[in-house]
Amino acid sequence: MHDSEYNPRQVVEILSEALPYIQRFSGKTVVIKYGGNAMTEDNLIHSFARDVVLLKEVGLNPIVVHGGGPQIGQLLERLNIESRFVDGMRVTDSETMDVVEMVLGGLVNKSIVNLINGAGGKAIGLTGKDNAQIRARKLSVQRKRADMTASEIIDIGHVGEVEHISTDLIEMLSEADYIPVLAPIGVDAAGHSYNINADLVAGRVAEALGAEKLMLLTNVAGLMNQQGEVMTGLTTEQVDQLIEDGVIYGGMLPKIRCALEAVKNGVNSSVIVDGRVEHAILLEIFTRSGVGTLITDQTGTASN
Ligand SMILES: Nc1ncnc2c1ncn2[C@@H]1O[C@H](COP(=O)(O)OP(=O)(O)O)[C@@H](O)[C@H]1O
Ligand SMILES: CC(=O)N[C@@H](CCC(=O)OP(=O)(O)O)C(=O)O
Repeated sequence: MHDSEYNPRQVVEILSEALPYIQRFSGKTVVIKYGGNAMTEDNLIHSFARDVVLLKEVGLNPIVVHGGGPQIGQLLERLNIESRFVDGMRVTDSETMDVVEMVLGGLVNKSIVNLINGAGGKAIGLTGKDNAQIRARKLSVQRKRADMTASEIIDIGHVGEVEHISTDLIEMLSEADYIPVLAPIGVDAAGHSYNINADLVAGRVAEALGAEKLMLLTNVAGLMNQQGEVMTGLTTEQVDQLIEDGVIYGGMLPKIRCALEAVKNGVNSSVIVDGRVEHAILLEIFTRSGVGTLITDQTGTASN
């Protein structure tokens, strides 16, 4: 148990204030993407695990999809293999794919499972290969040539995009009180592995489950403009313009695209959340504050 700095009166008031949010989200599915960059500090990792367990205990269905880009990068560096990215996607040759599978499916997945279990939850770790639940195909990346005259297809190796998500195993576990923790590794019909950006997997899992909310935890306050201010309530057209202007780049590209896509495909809201804030998940679900970049189908009307 933790010693609380609040007096009992404050504790019950806070609990009582959470009631409408608990009622609103009860029985609803929330897909939480836990980015590798948000997994850095010990206190944050533990507050993440406690938040996930609390959601489950008060009747929500949290599903965790994790990344681990920096952790893959660290092992590649130790092995003297260079990391290269195109539009936020890791160029993945066969050797790199082995490392990706080991780090995501092994190290990172099991450490998150361990943390949630340590906080009193019942977490089960899976990759997209279990039950072939993340069916993938090779991602084809198109880019403008340097002279801007035409586009060319770039081969970035064993990088996949989601073809189909099977939800039966995730739903079965969730209904039986477990918390599924998914690593973003996909598989094709021939059994080949694919490295998939974790944001893309989280978005597609949220869509397939008809989730209430997609939460993308990262290491920034949200999607920022040129002045460093957090933007919210954006449309696809505005985002395309920001990409063209060079304001959105790197890892934020797949993140914002999948946040928009998920909402277009039936998820009630997507939010890019600052994972560096302690209890970011609870702040987002149970209070009016804590909103990073929120995207709903009625853009601009930001409220959780
Ligand atoms: N407009 C933007 N607003 C905020 N972050 C941005 C923007 N454009 C690019 N980024 C970059 O995107 C990063 C988040 O993506 P990424 O590193 O893939 O995080 P994660 O590991 O959490 O998925 C930020 O740390 C930042 O460097
Ligand atoms: C294709 C691709 O880029 N895959 C990612 C998968 C992990 C990931 O997405 O991790 P974060 O969420 O921590 O960035 C990678 O290899 O880094």
